[in-house]
Amino acid sequence: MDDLLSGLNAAQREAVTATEGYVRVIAGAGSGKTRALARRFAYLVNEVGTLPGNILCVTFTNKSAAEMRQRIHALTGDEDTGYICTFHSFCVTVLQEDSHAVQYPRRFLVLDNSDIDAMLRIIYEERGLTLRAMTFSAARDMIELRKLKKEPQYYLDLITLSLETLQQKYLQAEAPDDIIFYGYLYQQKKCFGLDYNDLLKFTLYIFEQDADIRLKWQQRLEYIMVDEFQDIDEPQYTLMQVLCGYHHNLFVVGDPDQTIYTWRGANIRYLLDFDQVFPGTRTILMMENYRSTPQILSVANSLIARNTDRMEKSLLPTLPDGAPVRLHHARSAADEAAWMAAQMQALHDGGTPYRDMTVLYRAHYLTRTVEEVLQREKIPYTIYSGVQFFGRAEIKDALSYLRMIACQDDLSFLRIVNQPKRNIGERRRRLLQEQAAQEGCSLFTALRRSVGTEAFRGTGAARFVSLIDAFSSDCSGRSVSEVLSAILHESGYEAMLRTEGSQERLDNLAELKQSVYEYETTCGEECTLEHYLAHVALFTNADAGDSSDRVKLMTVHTAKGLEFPHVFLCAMNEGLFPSKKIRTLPAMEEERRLAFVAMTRAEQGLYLSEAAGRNFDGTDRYPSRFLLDIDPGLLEQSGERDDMLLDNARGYIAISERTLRGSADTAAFRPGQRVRHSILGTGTMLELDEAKQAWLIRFDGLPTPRRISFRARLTPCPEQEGDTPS
Ligand SMILES: Nc1ncnc2c1ncn2[C@@H]1O[C@H](COP(=O)(O)OP(=O)(O)OP(=O)(O)O)[C@@H](O)[C@H]1O
Repeated sequence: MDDLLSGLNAAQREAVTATEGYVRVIAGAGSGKTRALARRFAYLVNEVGTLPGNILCVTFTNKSAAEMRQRIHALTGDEDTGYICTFHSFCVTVLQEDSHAVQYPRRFLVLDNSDIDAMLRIIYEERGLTLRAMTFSAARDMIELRKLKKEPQYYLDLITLSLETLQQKYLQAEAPDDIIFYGYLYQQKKCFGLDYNDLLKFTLYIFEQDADIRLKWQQRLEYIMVDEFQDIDEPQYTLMQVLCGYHHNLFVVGDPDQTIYTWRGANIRYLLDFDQVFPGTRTILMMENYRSTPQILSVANSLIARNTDRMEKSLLPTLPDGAPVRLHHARSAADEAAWMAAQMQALHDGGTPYRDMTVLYRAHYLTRTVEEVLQREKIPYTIYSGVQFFGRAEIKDALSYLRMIACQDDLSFLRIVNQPKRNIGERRRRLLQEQAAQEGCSLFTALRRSVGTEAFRGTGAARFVSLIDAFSSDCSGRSVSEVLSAILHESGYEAMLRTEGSQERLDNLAELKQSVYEYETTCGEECTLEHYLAHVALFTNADAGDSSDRVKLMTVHTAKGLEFPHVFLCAMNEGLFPSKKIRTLPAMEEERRLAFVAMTRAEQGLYLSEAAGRNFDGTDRYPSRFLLDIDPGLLEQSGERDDMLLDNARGYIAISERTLRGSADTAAFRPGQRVRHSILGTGTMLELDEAKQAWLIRFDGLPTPRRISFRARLTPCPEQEGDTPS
């Protein structure tokens, strides 16, 4: 027991040992909540004697789940690490066990964007839609919006309607939006495919409809812990509430200053109001920071103190003094990148490996100049992009082979049937599609029935069919990594890449095999082919490890929950960070929290930079308000500071803040309400125009209504008041 509690401070010990009831930990950045969570899990297993399979530990990303599993494995020595996963992965697990409750097979598919695109391609082709009408990415957004907001009950169509009825709905649809939406639902049902939204909806539906299944999971999960609770959204919250309904042991940990996903539905209130919803909640505060030097913490504290809608707290340093935080003002983006490269080179010369340096930025498009300079200076780097690795053609092909073995679905079939070339081109695929439609079977079955026919003479169809059949009947009992290596070899896929001389693609396949292997070893005995496939669809590039000595480049969102010895936070300019898309005060505060998350990733060195120059519209580029928020006494500044530019920047930021506050007031104004303008007098609010950031008001003393920018001062006035302009 001492081992488990050693190296923990008082608050962490309390978090570890308070096992019963509702517990909320409000933790600052770098205060060791991940450490506390892992120890708590181990404490439950080693000291309390809870079986790991009775604990659910929810993390924000698959990467943090994998890390948590490793930590816990090291602490407990137990092969079984219970349910350590994201909400989505947990839903996959529930559905693999209980999807029969909605008449779905255990072997349902988890769809990612490229699967959805493949379905869209079929729909567009069938119904003669063009990309000019709507791109795939716009169509995906439209579908998501419709599922989340406009038709939140859509999943009942998937669950209760027959395939034929769904097909009818699709064929009868006339408006492009409807064609795409119902076409997609039809395609989904056809292959029992579920996207991320469906995973939660289906799970919640099953729990709502089937009391026995609900109780089974409630009783199984004796202890539930949720990390990053500040970013939880409504369906996740509901799911968690349901799950803890029997044992009532719920432990949540979060940092209100690190909420960065409200744009995706996260709601900070779930953390702040937790004690009111769950009476008897014990709240533990963890504020001591073990990650960053006092210099870095002072800068981060100074920034976040500018947010008005926040719970006041400060990170307390525990580490000894380090180097000052640097801020560089560059004349251009190229100069800025050159400064960063020079700092990196100096660090490297001093013995710091490149892998200890990380460049963070608000949006991917900002990397171009940085990349150019790093390439010129021969500094090795790697970009973590979210889609880069798992979105690569060869990785998708390899996974499609695995999926063919497990599910023999049409999407995988179309992807690999002619990869490598088997002489089954467009024309033969069409034949198969017609036959499959007539006979109501899958494309693979259609091919199996056709191998002996004239149309498929001289093709590799027969070999392909027997390859897949052989693997399908013989894969249980073999590890996923073994199956993967064998199919890539026996299908001729790897040989094809070798003939093409695609060393990079072969390296990527090797990396995939390694990541499958790591997944298996951290997963215990559970890892069947279906299990792996259902979870891999949730992976992103951040989940593929990279141990080579390279500088890392990633967005701040990707860096959430991670820590790095040296952080370069670049492109800190108005319009970039904060992004020019920010229109409201709460959004600006979220943006500031994002900058706070970025800065608190740094352990020893924090390098901030910005570049003067011009925006796309020709206006001057100003330093970010977040840099001006920081007490200048805490920064060691370099480069050319242009005082006139700074003055202009301050003026610009003051106006912008006023506009944002005005837009905050919009919540208080309703159409029909009486308002007073300091110059134009009283009037009636007609309309709020968020896009133009303006109100439309009919003033009592003016003949026509006027648009007034949010930046103007407006006050509400009583209904009967009606004076003339002053
Ligand atoms: N009691 C402690 N004593 C010494 N070091 C600690 C202690 N607790 C945590 N640490 C170290 O502090 C660092 C931050 O811990 P951890 O990653 O658990 O923080 P976190 O709260 O999850 O951070 P964030 O919310 O910013 O992502 C880690 O390097 C960890 O090893």
